Amino acid sequence: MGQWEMFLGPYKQAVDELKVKLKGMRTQFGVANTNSPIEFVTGRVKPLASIYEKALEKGLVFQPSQSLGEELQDIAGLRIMCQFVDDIATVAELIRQRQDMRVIEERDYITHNKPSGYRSHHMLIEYPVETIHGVVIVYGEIQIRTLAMNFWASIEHSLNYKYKGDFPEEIKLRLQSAAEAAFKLDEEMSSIRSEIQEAQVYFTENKEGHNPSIHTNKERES
Ligand SMILES: Nc1nc2c(ncn2[C@@H]2O[C@H](COP(=O)(O)OP(=O)(O)OP(=O)(O)O)[C@@H](O)[C@H]2O)c(=O)[nH]1
Ligand SMILES: Nc1ncnc2c1ncn2[C@@H]1O[C@H](COP(=O)(O)OP(=O)(O)OP(=O)(O)O)[C@@H](O)[C@H]1O
Repeated sequence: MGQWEMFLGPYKQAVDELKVKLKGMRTQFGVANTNSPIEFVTGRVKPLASIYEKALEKGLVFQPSQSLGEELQDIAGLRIMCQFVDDIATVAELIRQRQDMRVIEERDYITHNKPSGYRSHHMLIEYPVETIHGVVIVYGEIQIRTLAMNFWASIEHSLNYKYKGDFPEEIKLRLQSAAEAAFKLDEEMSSIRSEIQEAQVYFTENKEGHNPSIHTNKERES
């Protein structure tokens, strides 16, 4: 097995396990018949090319080593998407309460968005991975954001590939204004949150046939 493969093994395991655990939270809300604050979860191990670029940027030696794992704290990355801004605090609190990971740092880029317009809540965690050589503690980064924040960040991220972070002024301004529009959308949705959630419960119950008080016209006629 290559050195990189060995080094990245625990990170891959951490991402796989955390995806199952965080998706499990969503399922549990479903079983409890409560609106889930989690819409969906994604995760990735930082691609080697991206580790290389980041190491270069930070003046680190590009070698699979403990110090590289300590300096690049997003090698294991999870992302949780929520419907509403308020759900982000709910999810962050659920993560703080967990016994299987330790939150070591939080960054609130929602109240204090980045100059680019970027918004998300970041949690840096320590996560123990059980391996055949014993426990390995890895760092992981959990990004929590709304669907609108995620839409903006994915578009901006793909434009970054084109411009390598050096956006023309016009594009930079448009992106900042799009970020504000996305946040306005979040605020508008929050203001009709109870309406939306009632409709979602109604839809789910009907779809699953759980609500005995709802009948089709055909049933009523017969
Ligand atoms: N699309 C997008 N993503 C961002 C932006 N800023 C931060 N992120 C995401 O958040 C991660 C970590 O950002 P930070 O908390 O700023 O971490 P950092 O180490 O200070 O910054 P980086 O060196 O950019 O990773 C990045 O790797 C991205 O995934 C942004 O302006 N646009
Ligand atoms: N915490 C995360 N959870 C899930 N996906 C992520 C996370 N962080 C980044 N990604 C996604 O993984 C892909 C590649 O990651 P990469 O590390 O190159 O992105 P990045 O973290 O935004 O970059 P950078 O190293 O410049 O900060 C991108 O599509 C990115 O959106």
